[in-house]
Amino acid sequence: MVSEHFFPETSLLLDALVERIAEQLRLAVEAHGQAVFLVSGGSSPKPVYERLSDMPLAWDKIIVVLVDERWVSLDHPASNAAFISQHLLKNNAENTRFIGLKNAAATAKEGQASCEKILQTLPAEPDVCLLGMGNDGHTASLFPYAQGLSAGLENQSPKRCVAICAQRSEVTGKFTERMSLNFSYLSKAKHSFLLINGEQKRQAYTAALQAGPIEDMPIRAFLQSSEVQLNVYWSP
Ligand SMILES: O=C(O)[C@H](O)[C@@H](O)[C@H](O)[C@H](O)COP(=O)(O)O
Repeated sequence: MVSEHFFPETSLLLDALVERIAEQLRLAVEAHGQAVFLVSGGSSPKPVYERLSDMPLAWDKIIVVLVDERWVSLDHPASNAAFISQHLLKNNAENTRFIGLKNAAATAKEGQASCEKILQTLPAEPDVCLLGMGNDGHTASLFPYAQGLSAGLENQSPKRCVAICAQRSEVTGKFTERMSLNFSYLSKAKHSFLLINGEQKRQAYTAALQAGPIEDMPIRAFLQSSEVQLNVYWSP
């Protein structure tokens, strides 16, 4: 199910989204002593993370987990782990436990097993998930028709991550290997948010709402799922 939260200005969206995410993390920690927060990379969530980092939450009881990662070193400009460290893991959130998806394996495919082992130590249902979306309808690293996509879209998988060879990357413009949480695990998040901005992404979102192959616009897996309550936040 989808609930739309469209705002005329980004500042209003950020006020609402940051408060909502903080509230859900707060409630999760109160309810079961910890909270698992799945975070996307890219660029749109930067102001959300900057504001969250200042929020007076029990960050020592929150586990921040990457939704996906480009298979690059941590000092590479495309690294999502570096992005999260730079914009979220600071201020009040500085010492938060963080689980990235990059390891020493030469390729994501070779690194999948050890990444999976770490992810399997997490609760079956993460508490909060913040997704982004590309103009092509990808989310996480579930890119249209990418190698690994069908495994990544499996509804009930015992696995939680998948190696993806993206057909192209909107960041580097080249073929990139990625590690991504799969739909099966992402869809178990208790509170899921999709953050999109601008006219192009709104058109892509509207197209994804139409019937069509999930492989063509993988965000459809979330939009069409009766299990996922997706809160869509959009501003111009
Ligand atoms: O690694 C990534 O790039 C993200 O996880 C990816 O899924 C992102 O959310 C979309 O590509 C949107 O990216 P922007 O927010 O930069 O538009």
